[in-house]
Amino acid sequence: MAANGSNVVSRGAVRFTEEQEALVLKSWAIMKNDSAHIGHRFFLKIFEVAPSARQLFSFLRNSDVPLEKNPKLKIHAMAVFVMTCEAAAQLRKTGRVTVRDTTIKRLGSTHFKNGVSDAHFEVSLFALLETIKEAVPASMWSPAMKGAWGEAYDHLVAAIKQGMKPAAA
Ligand code: HEM
Repeated sequence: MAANGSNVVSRGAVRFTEEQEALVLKSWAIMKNDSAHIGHRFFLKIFEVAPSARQLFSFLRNSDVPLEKNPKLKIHAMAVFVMTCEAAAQLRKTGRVTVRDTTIKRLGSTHFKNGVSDAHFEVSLFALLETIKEAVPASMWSPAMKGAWGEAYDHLVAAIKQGMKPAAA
């Protein structure tokens, strides 16, 4: 579902502008230089709001490795950022998130199997936007940047949720 319903133009295709894509990509270009730190902050925020979400990750259960040193958590954090950037580029080009069918089915089934709920995706959106806001220069952050990231994320998650439906598995 789109963060901004007014952008829906036809049968599921959305209007995502070049400016919106540029807002996502230019902020990511700054953040990716510090991806370990950014990924750590992102997950700290998720676990602050939803401490139980930690238990969803097999590699965090019974692990003594501090969060900031856990390579798998960093990989997951980067997957969220990078796939949201890719979603922004696809939305601008085609009006849709066009993750390969097999990838979306695997992502859907992994999240379904591990008990990831709508509430987790919402907390993760909140954490994503807060992390970006704190990571980019104050003069760069804007409601439009927030909206562009939020919209790309919402469409990506809608695709993952589609893959989570038992019929699509
Ligand atoms: C746009 C949002 C997200 C993206 C792009 C994403 C991406 C991924 C990817 C690429 C994997 C590895 C899948 C595989 O290899 O089969 C994964 C696994 C997983 N994700 Fe996400 N994810 C997202 C949101 C979330 C959220 C919000 C949560 C929960 C707070 C979550 C929890 C998990 C868990 C528990 C696993 C399995 C980890 C394990 O091996 O134990 N994901 N995700």
